[in-house]
Amino acid sequence: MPLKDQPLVFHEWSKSHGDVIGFRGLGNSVVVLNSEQAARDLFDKRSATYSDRPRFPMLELMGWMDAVLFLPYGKDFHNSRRVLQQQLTRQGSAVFQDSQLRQASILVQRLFKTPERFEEHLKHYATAVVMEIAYGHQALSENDPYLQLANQMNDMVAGLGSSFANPVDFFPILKRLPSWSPGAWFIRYSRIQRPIYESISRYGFDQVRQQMALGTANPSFLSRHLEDLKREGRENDPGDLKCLMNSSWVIYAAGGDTTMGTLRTLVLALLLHPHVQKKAREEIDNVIGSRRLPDFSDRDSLPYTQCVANEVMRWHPVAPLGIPHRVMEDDVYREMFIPKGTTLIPNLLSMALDPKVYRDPHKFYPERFLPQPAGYSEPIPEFVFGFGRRYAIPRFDCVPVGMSVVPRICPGRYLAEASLWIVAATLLAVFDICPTKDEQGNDTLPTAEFTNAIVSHPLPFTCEFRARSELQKGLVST
Ligand code: HEM
Repeated sequence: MPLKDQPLVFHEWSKSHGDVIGFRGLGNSVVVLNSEQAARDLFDKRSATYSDRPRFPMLELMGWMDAVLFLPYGKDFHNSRRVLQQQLTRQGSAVFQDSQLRQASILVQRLFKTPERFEEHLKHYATAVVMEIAYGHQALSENDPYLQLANQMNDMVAGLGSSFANPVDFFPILKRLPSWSPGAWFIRYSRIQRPIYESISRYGFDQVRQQMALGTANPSFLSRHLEDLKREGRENDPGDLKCLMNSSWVIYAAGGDTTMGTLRTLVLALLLHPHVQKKAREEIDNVIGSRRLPDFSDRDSLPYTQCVANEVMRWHPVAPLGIPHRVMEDDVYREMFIPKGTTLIPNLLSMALDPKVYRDPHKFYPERFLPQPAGYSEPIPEFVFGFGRRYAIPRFDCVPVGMSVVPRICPGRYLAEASLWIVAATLLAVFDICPTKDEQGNDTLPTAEFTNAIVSHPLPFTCEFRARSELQKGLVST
């Protein structure tokens, strides 16, 4: 297994070895799926056997295994998923658009004041939106305790390094090494980080419960569920409370950094492709004019802007290797034997770069999604949100295991798409995103390079946000 640049290395290997690549060694079997077809054949069509998660020894050391992201298929997973899906359906997610719109306007205000700090402002947007959704907390100041915790969380994820490829992930026995052993950095790291993680995951939950007791809680994902529990007389059920604590925390843990990475990729893509900015801006000016900012009611009238958002997600999927699945039974696919317990990694980057699906796939070309003759009618890259058939989920305790199939596909996808769209439309309406200049006055353009982590961001870069006109400045004045 490569330890660096895994998505690209697997993609290269798939050119000579085919889209399904298997590895076996030391009792572990791993299969990398490099095409959407293979991933859909297994994760969607056979989701009853392919929806488990493998063990993540490094994350076990960190104490993260109660989060639905990593829970194995079973009762706790079913209950967490049900709780999440109740409020995050396409329709349910629309409730949160007010928060997304308000935060987009705050983002613009911040960019007017300190444009050079655009990365912090994007992070503020991404974190503030998921905090408000999960806990009803409106993060306004930079010293907000929720934002501080989010920063710690992001640093913790970045510190884990390469996607699921720490030495202990391959050799779980290494968990038993004494912390002072040479090379046992992961033990030392997890010892430091675990208590931080535990306090982060509790913080919002405790705050909302206290606020509810005082009658001061804002409506949120968590408060609505806690009210439901109260109505059902289960407000002190430890299992339900634990499930809610983990599910509300996971909105912020899974939604903050992914949204932030996607927004940074948006800015990078716009900076490197001024003609795309121009074309999208013309569309926005024609449909909306310059007397107001875009809102969600404009979404269907701005098809090119939607294509820009779709192309950002395809050009560099923010979670290039998704999250691995595990097969629960022996299986055979295309005459290949896949033993029970095999870990399957969906290589989303390889799917995005598949030349059979996307013409000239390295090119940032939003038109590709438009119908012909304006574009190529290429498919929207829904795979960036992972896989698993979509089912209504009944309460787990009413349904025997094996009779309900619960999806693993990202439950936050409608929220994420809405955040990306509103930020793209708002930035395009208000700013020209331009290169910074070097001392000789020449444009300095970054290269499109990304971090090698579970959630992959562009490497730090600089750019200028130039207000298009004073008129637009007035639209968001504080
Ligand atoms: C652009 C933003 C996002 C991307 C690209 C993304 C992508 C993904 C992917 C690839 C998976 C793995 C699915 C699988 O196992 O096949 C996933 C899972 C998940 N995502 Fe997202 N996500 C994004 C934003 C969000 C947001 C805003 C939330 C907030 C609710 C969220 C919550 C989750 C959760 C809870 C899971 C675990 C699902 C499970 O294991 O059953 N994500 N996401």
